[in-house]
Amino acid sequence: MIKNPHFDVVYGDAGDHAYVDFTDVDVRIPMFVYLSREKRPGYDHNKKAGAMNAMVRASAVLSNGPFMLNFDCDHYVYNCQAIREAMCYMLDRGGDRICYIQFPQRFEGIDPSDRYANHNTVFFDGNMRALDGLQGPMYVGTGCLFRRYAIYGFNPPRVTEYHGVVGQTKVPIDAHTRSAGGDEELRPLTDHPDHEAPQRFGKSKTFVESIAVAEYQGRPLQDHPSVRNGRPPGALLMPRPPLDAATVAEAVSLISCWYEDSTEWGLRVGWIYGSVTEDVVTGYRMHNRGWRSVYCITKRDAFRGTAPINLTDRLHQVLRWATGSVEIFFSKNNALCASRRLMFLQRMSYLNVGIYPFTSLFLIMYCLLPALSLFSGQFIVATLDPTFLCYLLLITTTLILLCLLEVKWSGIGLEEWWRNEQFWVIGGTSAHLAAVLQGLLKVTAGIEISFTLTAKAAAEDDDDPYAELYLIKWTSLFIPPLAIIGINIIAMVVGVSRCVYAEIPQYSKLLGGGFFSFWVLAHYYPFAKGLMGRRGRTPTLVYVWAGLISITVSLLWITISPPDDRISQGGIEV
Ligand SMILES: O=c1ccn([C@@H]2O[C@H](COP(=O)(O)OP(=O)(O)O[C@H]3O[C@H](CO)[C@@H](O)[C@H](O)[C@H]3O)[C@@H](O)[C@H]2O)c(=O)[nH]1
Ligand SMILES: [Mn+2]
Repeated sequence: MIKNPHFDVVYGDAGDHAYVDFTDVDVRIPMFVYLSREKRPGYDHNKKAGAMNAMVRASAVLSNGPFMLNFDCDHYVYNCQAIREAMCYMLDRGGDRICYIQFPQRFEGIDPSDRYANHNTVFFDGNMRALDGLQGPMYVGTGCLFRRYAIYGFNPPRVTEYHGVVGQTKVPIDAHTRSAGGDEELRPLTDHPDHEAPQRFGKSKTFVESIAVAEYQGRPLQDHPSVRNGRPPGALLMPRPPLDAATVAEAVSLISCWYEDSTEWGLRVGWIYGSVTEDVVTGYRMHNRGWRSVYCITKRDAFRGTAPINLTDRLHQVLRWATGSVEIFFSKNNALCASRRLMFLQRMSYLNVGIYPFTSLFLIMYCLLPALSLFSGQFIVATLDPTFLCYLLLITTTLILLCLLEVKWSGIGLEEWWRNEQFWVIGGTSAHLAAVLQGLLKVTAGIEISFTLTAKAAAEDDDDPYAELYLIKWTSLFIPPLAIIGINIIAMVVGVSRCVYAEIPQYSKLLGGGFFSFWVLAHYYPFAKGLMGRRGRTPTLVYVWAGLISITVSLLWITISPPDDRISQGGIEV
């Protein structure tokens, strides 16, 4: 429907049904345009980022809305008032420096116990909320309202720079008061020499002309002296001229596959190419220029989407995110190279985004350490002396305090928190590890990683809406967690038998090692449950793997410390 809605409000008819009365309802239908960018062999379509950029350009000539809402194909609007709430931030005082308003991702169709932490509550109600106080949350790909002008790679009208080791000195910089000869990027848009446009935005004149309009219309309302870089009210109420054939033809040329050739689309303009987590990178670039963002949690969920609820798809999703993070770590988007416009803690947080998959290496060691101590009969430390116990107490208290903070402050339940912890360990020892390996492959050998779409829920089963949950598709991502579970179980058996058959049973050592081993296993409970499938339908594959791993480990253990050795020495020494 490439037709602008009528300018005047059009009210509906009473109709002949008692309940459906449209007399008070504005029945105008907004302009609706379906777009599909051109894909052609020989041209990299750049996945989602490419699709978004085509859409941004075409919409600039079709409607040129100063604000844009972006969704994934698996999300939809759940609260029609949400956009209005976001607009309040954009149009109010301080709105001139806001690049986007991010809403939390909420999901539907997830099993009630949320076995694989699909709701991601610690992230969406804890971390993102905290980031809101550090100049803004990250962009997470969907449910986000953008200022069109910020997408184009321009700088905000004013920024704050943080100088000093921990960014303790604030330096405000106002683009309008600076001389044109200053920072090239900071010059106001009107100063931008036009000849630059083809290299930057491509050859479309109509598109380049639309930029200044979008910038002006997107400014906050100048209804109070404290509003900076505002505009008088009414700029958005101007009737739009109807679209003619020439404009539509222009839009079509803007979504052709060659349009971006030798332009800066995907490099500095629009959604950034070359990462499987283009969302984080795109948001980071904006923050790096000094834009701020806002996290908007509405009472009624703003938008909702679906998520993969079976173990395999979930792990693959986490794998893709972690791979994106590793890519960020090895790219110029690493927060170590961030500009001074990032706050110190914000930089730390972006640094964490790039680093977290690497924690898998340590996590795996931690998961194997208790088993090692049970196998060897040596506890993690030589003796349970007060120093060790003090350390243990300190770490445990920190952990509990962190948990309390997250639970109390973000309002999530203890159970949800525990699910998140469990999935962190499961994902950490499988997907994160694979991501680190994949990322290293890409950096060192240049082997590319493909963007596999997150599997969407299959047709619903009438008997069981969560039938998806029990689906098991074998993936090599299962190997490390299976190995850790197997090794820990065997270690427990070995530890107990060693203690029982020993002349002088050392229960404290057993208790120490056993406790930590159990702690590790508790984290893997959802994983194990997932592998069991529906009750009574355990796939044979699981038994085969479990058997294989236990035999290997037993053999390994026998070679390292023969059993007769153990009996004669009373299980104290190896
Ligand atoms: O060639 C492509 C591939 C993807 N998409 C879109 O990108 C989204 C990708 O997300 P999905 O497969 O649903 O993966 P999720 O893991 O659910 O997505 C999260 O993580 C992605 C980054 O890995 C972000 O792009 C998403 O916005 C964010 O919701 C899809 O919904 C599509 O709308 C395209 O338009 N074209
Ligand atoms: Mn999705």
